[in-house]
Amino acid sequence: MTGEIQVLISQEELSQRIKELGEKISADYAGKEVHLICVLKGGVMFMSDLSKYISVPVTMDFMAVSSYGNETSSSGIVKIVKDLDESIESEDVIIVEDIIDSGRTLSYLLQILKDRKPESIKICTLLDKPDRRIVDVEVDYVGFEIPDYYVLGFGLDFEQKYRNLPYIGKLVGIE
Ligand SMILES: O=P(O)(O)OC[C@H]1O[C@H](OP(=O)(O)OP(=O)(O)O)[C@H](O)[C@@H]1O
Ligand code: HPA
Ligand SMILES: [Mg+2]
Repeated sequence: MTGEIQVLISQEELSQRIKELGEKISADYAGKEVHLICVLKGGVMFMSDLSKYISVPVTMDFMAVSSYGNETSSSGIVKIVKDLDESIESEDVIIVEDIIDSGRTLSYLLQILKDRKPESIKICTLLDKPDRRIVDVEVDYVGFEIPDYYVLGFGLDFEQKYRNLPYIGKLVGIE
């Protein structure tokens, strides 16, 4: 990589906001249980941190869909790489994503998962890049709205690397 990484959202800002989201979810689901679905691989760090701040009983499952491969823009073709292990019928589901960009991944996922008859289904994303939206998706919980930068870290990759950075960085000098 010839570009440079600048910090866009610090570790402290992430922790603070994720705590707020967890508390909001706990209040919204009071008296219920929540079934978190992590969209791999990008959603992994966010879901693990978010779940620590949810005080109602939590179950978890994991799904992998891919539309980007090693590209920095979506191909438009979404495929299931790994399906859920368990049924979501009658569950109160929250899909946990790292970022909504074109909206293609989530609109495809929503369509598939709604057919499986959950009791309810909501979306929680750490980052939202509304300027890039191609497919409209209704998002219930958003950590941060960001401008149209290619971002990485905290689960998000550039050519599969940098997912382990504890902050969200912005890639400068790369298309
Ligand atoms: O709104 P969209 O334009 O569909 O983009 C968002 C999706 O793209 C990225 O995943 P990717 O398919 O690159 O896989 P990864 O999570 O394994 O990095 C990101 O993690 C979201 O899941
Ligand atoms: O800005 C991004 N960074 C990393 N992965 C992504 N997937 C969609 N948008 C992005
Ligand atoms: Mg992803």
